[in-house]
This record gives sequence, C-alpha cells and structure tokens, in this order.
Amino acid sequence: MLGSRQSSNLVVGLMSGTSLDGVDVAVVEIKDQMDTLDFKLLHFTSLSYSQTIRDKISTICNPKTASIEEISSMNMYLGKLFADASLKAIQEAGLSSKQISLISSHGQTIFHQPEPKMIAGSEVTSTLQIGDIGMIAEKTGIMTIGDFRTRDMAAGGQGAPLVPYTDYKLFRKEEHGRVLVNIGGISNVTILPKGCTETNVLAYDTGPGNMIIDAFTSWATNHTQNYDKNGDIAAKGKVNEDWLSQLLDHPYFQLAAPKSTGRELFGEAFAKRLWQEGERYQMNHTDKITTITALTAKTIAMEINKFIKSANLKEVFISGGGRYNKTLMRFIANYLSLDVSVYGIEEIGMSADAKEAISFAILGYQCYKQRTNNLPAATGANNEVIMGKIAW
Ligand SMILES: Nc1ncnc2c1ncn2[C@@H]1O[C@H](COP(=O)(O)OP(=O)(O)OP(=O)(O)O)[C@@H](O)[C@H]1O
Ligand SMILES: CC(=O)N[C@H]1[C@@H]2OC[C@@H](O2)[C@@H](O)[C@@H]1O[C@H](C)C(=O)O
Repeated sequence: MLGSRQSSNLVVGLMSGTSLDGVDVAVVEIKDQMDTLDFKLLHFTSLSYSQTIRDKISTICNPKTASIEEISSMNMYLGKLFADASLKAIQEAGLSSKQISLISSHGQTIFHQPEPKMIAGSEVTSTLQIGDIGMIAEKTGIMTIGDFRTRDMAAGGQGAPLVPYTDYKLFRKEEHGRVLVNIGGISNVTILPKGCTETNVLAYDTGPGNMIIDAFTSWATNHTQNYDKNGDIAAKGKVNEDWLSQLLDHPYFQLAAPKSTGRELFGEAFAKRLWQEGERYQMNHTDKITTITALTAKTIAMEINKFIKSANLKEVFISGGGRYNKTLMRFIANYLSLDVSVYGIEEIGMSADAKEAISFAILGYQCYKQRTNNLPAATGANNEVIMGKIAW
C-alpha cells in the first residue's frame, strides 16, 4: 500500500505548461507524516517538443484553427509522449517502474474558459487538458492520475491556479509573509500571509508571463530565437512608459480575484496586436521587447505591492522559466517596495524548473489518498474537493 513503506511513496509528476516548450518530469519521494507533507526531488528532466508538435498544439489551442480530429489524435499522441518521458525519467533516476506508486500528469491545456458561457440556458465553464491518462497507464504499467481542473470547476471554481495548494502546504511561515511567483507562459502569484491558514491564502494569475516576450523575440529575430535568453535583448532597450501605462489598462489587470487566464486572452492574437501597436509607436524591436518585459514585471509587482503591509510580506521567491530572465527579475525588484527581498526559489530548496511538476506529483498523491487537494481561496470553488481521475 502507498504510504506504508518509504520506498512506495515514489511518484512521477508531469507538467506541460502554457509555453508549449515541452513536458517537465519530476521523480519525487513524497514523505507523508501525520498531517505534514514533504518531498525530495530524486530526478528532474524536460523533454522538449519538436517544432512540429509545438505547431500542432498551437493549432488546437486556437478555436479558429482547431479540428476535432487533431484534438482527438493529439490527446493520444501526447499520452504516449508523456509515457515515454516518464519511463525515461524513471530509468535516469536509477529506478524501475515497479518502484513507482503512481504517475500524476497535469496534461496539456488546450482550452480554458473560466468565465461562464450560456448553453441552453445554463452557465457553463470549461477547461481541457489533453494527454490521455489511459495511454500513460497502459504504456508505463503504472497507475496514472490526471484531469485535475474539471472537478474544481464543477465545484464552482476557476480550475486554476492549483499549485498554490502545495505552496501553502510547503512554504507558509509563522514569522512573516511570503510570496511565490511562477513565471511560465502565464504568471501567477501565491501570497502566503504571515501565519496564514488555508482560507486566507491569495493566489491568482497576474497575466502574461513569458508568452508575449517569447512571441516578440521570435518575430524580432526572424524566428532564430524562441525566447529572450537571460533577458539579454530586453537589457539593451528602453521602456516606453506611455505605451506601458496604456497596456496596464487592459481589463484583466483590473479584475478582482479569483481570476485565471491563458492563451485565450494573452496568446498569439493578443501578442500580434501589441506588436502592431509597437510599430505605430515607431519603436525598434529591442524597445518593444523591453517594454513587454516591463509589462510582465509590473503586473506581478503591482499585485504583490497591494499586500505587503496587510500580509506582512518580507520575501518573494520566483520560479518558472522567467526566473532566468535577468532583466525581468531586475524589473520586478525595481517595481516592488523596498520592504521585500526577491530571490530565485532555489533559495528555499525548491527547483525553479521542477516546481510545477513536483506540485502535480503531490496533488496526484493526495488524490490517490482520497484527500481534498484544491484550495478554494485560490480557485474560488464553493468547497474543497478531491481533484483528479485515475487510470488503473
Ligand atoms: N535562460 C532563460 N532566459 C530567459 N527566459 C527563459 C530562460 N529559460 C526559460 N525561459 C523562459 O521560460 C519559458 C518556459 O517557462 P516554463 O517552462 O516555466 O513555462 P510553462 O510551465 O510552460 O508555463 P506555465 O507555468 O504558464 O504553464 C520559456 O518559454 C522562456 O520564455
Ligand atoms: C488552465 C491552465 O493550464 N492554467 C495554468 C497556466 O499556467 C500558469 C497559470 O496559467 C496557472 O493558472 C495554471 O498552471 C499552474 C500550474 C497552476 O494551476 O497553478
């Protein structure tokens, strides 16, 4: 039985995020004692998607170009790819499949609609993560858990963000407040006030993370670069303050929490519109990238600044690929009040790259243990639920 022996608590967590860069795989030992959870990262690896796969996923993320046939086949294709990635990681960790209790897979989000649509007089919210868990279980021989977000939505939540549950379990502090920021395709913050309980954690998506920076870099470099490595391009440009303040008027930044977002709002169409706006401002490509980097930084910092006093915030820890963008990190620190210090999340023993995959390992483990694993304060759900479905 899971949990009865130390060796049986080995879990593989899989995360494929909104950047569409690939799948992250964390092999984690989960230490489950009384009501505290802890983990040890045994191995971490990422499998990059080929350009063909990125393009295919991009196509099915866009309702105008998606076809049901492509969605259906990509669901099975990604399931197989996730299975292969899991087996590779298990082998690299020096383990065998038999030692793994479960695989927990977030899946690839291709659609996320937290604002209700009317269908035959009923309000419907929806979210879709693909990468079939039946396929993963079949190809690995390991029980697989996935499809977390729908259950939270069924309980009236946004189905996102889900990682704040593990942020709360692992990183809350009695002495002072902390903020965890993940900068992937989209950015999200988890605010853990001093001595917080589950009910007063604040967590939501702040808006774009690297998504627009990546798109701009690709266009500015004639597709020779997918992202602004280390923020080197942004470091060379100037922020256009006029344009930045206009960009900050976007309605998403004014929305009250709980809120979550994705490619539907800040994807390619949005990036294209901003790129054209930048042209109208007669800005060079470098200044456009610098200004868009400042937009990500400012929308994160503005949210944190709101809670510095009330939550007694002292430390901000940054994870996700954006942690490596030095210009973005510098801008965030500059936009924040001097009361808080900004660190990479490795400062508290967590890997910036593996954090989300580790979190999904923990969320899946909790599901298997039949424990609730959503944080209604973050998602807006009416009640706690056990998120996740199991393929035996
Ligand atoms: N060295 C680096 N310098 C600058 N940016 C980087 C670097 N390494 C990664 N990134 C950025 O991080 C992005 C990937 O981040 P990450 O893997 O955290 O996103 P994700 O998990 O796909 O997204 P999300 O968390 O929104 O689902 C890349 O697209 C790139 O923009
Ligand atoms: C619908 C969806 O896939 N949302 C992702 C996305 O990527 C970042 C942000 O938007 C967050 O809401 C979420 O992922 C993280 C892992 C979460 O649920 O905490």
